[in-house]
Amino acid sequence: MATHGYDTGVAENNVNMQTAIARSGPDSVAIADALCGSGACIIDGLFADLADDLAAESRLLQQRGAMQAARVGRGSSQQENLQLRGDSALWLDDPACIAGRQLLHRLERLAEGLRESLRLPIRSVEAHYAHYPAGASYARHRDRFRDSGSRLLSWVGYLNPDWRVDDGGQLRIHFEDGASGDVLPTLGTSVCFLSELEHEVLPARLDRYSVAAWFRRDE
Ligand SMILES: O=C(O)CCC(=O)C(=O)O
Ligand SMILES: [Fe+2]
Repeated sequence: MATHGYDTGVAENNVNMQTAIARSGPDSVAIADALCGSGACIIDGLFADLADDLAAESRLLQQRGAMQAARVGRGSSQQENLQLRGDSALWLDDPACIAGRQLLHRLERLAEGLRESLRLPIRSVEAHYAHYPAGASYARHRDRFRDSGSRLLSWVGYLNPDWRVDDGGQLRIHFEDGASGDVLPTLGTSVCFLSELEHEVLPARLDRYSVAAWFRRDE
């Protein structure tokens, strides 16, 4: 049916439509409810009290050279591939990560709540700091590897004060219905989504810092 040049507010075809991602408070029941809709939600207030310390620690560790170029794939198929992903990372169980390990404990408590409220067999959490230099990106991908379903949920917390839309660096999540949603990597924002959803990191004008975590089941 023709729309005669006015905007009905309803897209006839969802392909490439941008959609707002659901928001949730930090408790696991609210997060589970929000995830049951589209499979992704922005979580308010989960790590506001730790955000400044995490932002400072990630920059310090990056300046000290503690982060390693991230890899694509697993085992023998792992390789550095700057075109696919340009970030460097440090796992939070490293003794150098003081604020990082506090966040890891908080995410482990959240995992217990989500195991109950989502009835998912979450067994463990792994998390790393990530640094994307200006211009770096991460091409469209899924966090659940083809040969293993061990990553159930992905979570990313952002560590960039005063970030603006024209600085770029959005996380773009692609939903099953063809719509997509963007998240700006602003300090204190965090997002959780099903690891099977495709997503990408758009290039940024500035250095971009984050913590990425995965809620896993046993392999
Ligand atoms: O930093 C982000 O927004 C997402 C990072 C990501 O997709 C990943 O590390 O797998
Ligand atoms: Fe990812």
